[in-house]
Amino acid sequence: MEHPYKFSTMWTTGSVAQPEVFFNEQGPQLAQPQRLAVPTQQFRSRSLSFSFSCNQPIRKASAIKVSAVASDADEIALLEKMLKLARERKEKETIPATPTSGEYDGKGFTIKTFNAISPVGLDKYPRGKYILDDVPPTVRAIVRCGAGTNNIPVKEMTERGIPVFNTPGANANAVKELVICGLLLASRGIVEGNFHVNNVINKEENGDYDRISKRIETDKAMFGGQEIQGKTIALGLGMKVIGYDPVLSLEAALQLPGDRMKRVTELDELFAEADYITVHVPYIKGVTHHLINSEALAKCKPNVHLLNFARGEIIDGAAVKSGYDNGALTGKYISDFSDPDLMGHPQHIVLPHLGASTEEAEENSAAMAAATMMDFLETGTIRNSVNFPTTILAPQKNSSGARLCIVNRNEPGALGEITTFLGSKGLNISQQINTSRGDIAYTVIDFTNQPEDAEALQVELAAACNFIISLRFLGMVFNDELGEPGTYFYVSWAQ
Ligand SMILES: NC(=O)C1=CN([C@@H]2O[C@H](COP(=O)(O)OP(=O)(O)OC[C@H]3O[C@@H](n4cnc5c(N)ncnc54)[C@H](O)[C@@H]3O)[C@@H](O)[C@H]2O)C=CC1
Ligand SMILES: O=C(O)C(=O)COP(=O)(O)O
Repeated sequence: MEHPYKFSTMWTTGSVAQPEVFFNEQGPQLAQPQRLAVPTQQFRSRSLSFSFSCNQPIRKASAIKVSAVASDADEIALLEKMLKLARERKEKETIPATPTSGEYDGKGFTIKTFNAISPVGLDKYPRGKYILDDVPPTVRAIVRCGAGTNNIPVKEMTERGIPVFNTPGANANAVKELVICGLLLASRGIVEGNFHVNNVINKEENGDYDRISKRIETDKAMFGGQEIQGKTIALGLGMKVIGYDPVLSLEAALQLPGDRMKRVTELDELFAEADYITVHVPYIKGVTHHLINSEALAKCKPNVHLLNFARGEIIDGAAVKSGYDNGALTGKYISDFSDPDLMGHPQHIVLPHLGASTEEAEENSAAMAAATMMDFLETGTIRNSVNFPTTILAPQKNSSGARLCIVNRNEPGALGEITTFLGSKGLNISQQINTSRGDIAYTVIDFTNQPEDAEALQVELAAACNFIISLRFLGMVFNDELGEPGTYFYVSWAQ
């Protein structure tokens, strides 16, 4: 059954009047095609924000309706599920033939894609009728309803000064449950036994109940397994838990039952000792890509079971397959990501991408995403961002409510130049916070007095400080007068 909260993953932009767009495996079908002007960049542009789900395939035969969410936005942009899957598709012959291409002078749509979607998909859009474009310049913030942000071009967004948020921990409990299930799927012949009963015994015994029950009993010997060592799942099961996380945050570290688990600083130590290895790291090209490869596998116990509910590319499937085929590895590989090299392999149990597919996880993620985005839009607060520094400036009593949020390149002396300029305009700073992360610095400044012309102030400030990427003036933020969020949103690169 299709989960009610799932979205899909391509996105489309257009004016408010744009009709609904439906996507399914065959691509978009337009309800009432009409031409869409790509909005020209405006000084005053409303903030657009998106929330979206993962990089998984649209379930077969599921047509997903995408419609406008904001009634008065300049442009509508929705991101759907599943971008990179198309790239992974090797069976081109199963893909329906490319529809007509060529000139189209009727009304059209602009299709925005986030990551490198395969040309197999992009070629489906008749040129002229569709304009293929990247993230629109009106986007001001992105939130991922989930943990992994590998389907968002984070680096590019950082360069544009756009914060990308996620919802860490909101779906972790759901993943944990599936991992526990994975431990048992690895150690006991559950899936194989069920397959055998349904597809072998029931057929061979021709529906004869007595014979079927006897066969179930005798054939069970084929599916014996081992108990998970220890008496109490993972720590709860009494397993000895070994953790490796070279960049563990203090906050996360404090939540760990440190006395009950062993933390190692070298992966090799974990490889040598573990009977089950479960990966829960973000997928980062060049960092966690093939974290478990042939060298790592050579250091593991031959009967090690691998659990991957993080991202498929973290484990090198070809290396695992070779270990299975040459007998060096006798364990199983359980995952909610399919692997091109292991498809159909008897030691690979692959589930749909179900790790976070519980009602609780999806509701938690959606609620956290909405709160995070509202906080950012209304107060400039940054929390749960994967590219911006955490920045929270609490309101002051008797504040004038005038707040300026500045994103700039992290250069020496930048803050001094900003405050000097503001002083020269007669603005008195009541409080401020300045944070940085990598190449990005973020400053939130509250004034005791309201600037006369917030718009002009931004233009002049940006002109005076060329390291500024974007500026946003928030009105009476703490007095229930939000003004128009995003009204004064100045983006230097779009001028
Ligand atoms: N199967 C599913 O439905 C789900 C999959 N995921 C995937 O699992 C990943 C982890 O999710 P969470 O545990 O919730 O995220 P998290 O952010 O709570 O934890 C990730 C941990 O990985 C650590 N880390 C970062 N780089 C590392 C490296 N190079 N080596 C070792 N550790 C490293 C971090 O310090 C952090 O503690 C996500 O990025 C996502 O790709 C997450 C949720 C659901
Ligand atoms: O949170 C994540 O990273 C996930 O993989 C969950 O994916 P989903 O939101 O179920 O598409």
